[in-house]
Amino acid sequence: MSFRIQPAAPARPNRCQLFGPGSRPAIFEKMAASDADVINLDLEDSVAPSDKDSARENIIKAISEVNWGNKTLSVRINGLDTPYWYRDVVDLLEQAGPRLDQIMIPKVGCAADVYAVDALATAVETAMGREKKISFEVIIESAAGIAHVEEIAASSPRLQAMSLGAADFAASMGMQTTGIGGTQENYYMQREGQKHWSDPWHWAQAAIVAACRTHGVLPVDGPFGDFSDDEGFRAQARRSATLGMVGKWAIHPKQVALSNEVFTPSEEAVAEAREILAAMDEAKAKGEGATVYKGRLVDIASIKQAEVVVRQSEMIAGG
Ligand SMILES: CC(=O)SCCNC(=O)CCNC(=O)[C@H](O)C(C)(C)COP(=O)(O)OP(=O)(O)OC[C@H]1O[C@@H](n2cnc3c(N)ncnc32)[C@H](O)[C@@H]1OP(=O)(O)O
Ligand SMILES: O=CC(=O)O
Ligand SMILES: [Mg+2]
Repeated sequence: MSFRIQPAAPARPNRCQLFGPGSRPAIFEKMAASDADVINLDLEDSVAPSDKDSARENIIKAISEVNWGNKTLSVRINGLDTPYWYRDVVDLLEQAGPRLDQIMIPKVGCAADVYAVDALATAVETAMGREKKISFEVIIESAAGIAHVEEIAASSPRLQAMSLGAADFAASMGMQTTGIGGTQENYYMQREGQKHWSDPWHWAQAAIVAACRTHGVLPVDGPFGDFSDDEGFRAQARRSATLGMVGKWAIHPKQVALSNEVFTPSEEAVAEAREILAAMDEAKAKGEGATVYKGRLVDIASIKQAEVVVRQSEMIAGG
């Protein structure tokens, strides 16, 4: 470990972020009643330009009128390349009330993008005497975003989470696909007449996880567009969880249970992690740094691995 201790990410459940367009207020109560840990009311790409103003009004009204329980409540504002974003920030912070927890900034390309929103948010909060500071989450969904991912992860103390946005990312990178996340038909290795599919999102996810873990931010996998493909969603989510991501978006309510299932450590995994901790306690009592558990090596690094699983499970149970 470096002399600098790795900062902990926010200790709150973030297994599933359920999205819904701000222009569709009829679904807000259903979103609030869902099992998602985070709600993302959208002002950006699921809202037509002609509906931006009314969507903003719908969201501001719903933030105080709907019972969101103990969910993290976030609004995705419009990108900094649009004429809408400053009005989104100003109106939300002036009018939405204290229940709003977070603003999601899409298409972030460099740390200065976050700085700009931070400066505006700070000015409005100060002017309004808003006691609860709004937190931020960002989407990495462009070539610039992934190229500058580490400076973005370090950009603001407000930053709590960072998602990979597979749709815009694919477009920005010039990827030949219209699928949102998951297996891509043409991304395969060929061996002895057999196709073996690889994961085109892997490198970007790994870069996001490393940047997030370095700076104490929650890494999250973004949308999986084909909501009729449960097994495809599970496979994508399991790869993300294995890489260190803490959750995934749901762009349809049926994806919430799938995401919660994958990002909640199973009883078996938690039991095994506790057994490893017990085995290492025994080893330490005998002055040993390594021992054998079920025929395999466990050592002091295994304690840290097991603690990740146990901590995650305890945090979810407590959240
Ligand atoms: C690339 C990106 O940026 S992704 C993020 C932005 N995109 C979004 O926010 C899109 C979010 N999702 C949606 O808008 C919708 O789910 C759609 C358009 C995909 C599908 O909507 P529908 O055609 O209404 O879906 P469907 O008919 O299967 O809905 C089933 C039920 O779930 C409800 N529902 C649909 N979407 C949602 C949602 N996001 N949250 C909660 N409930 C929802 C419907 O109202 C319906 O309820 P009912 O059974 O009481 O009638
Ligand atoms: O905003 C999300 C995306 O995939 O694009
Ligand atoms: Mg996007």
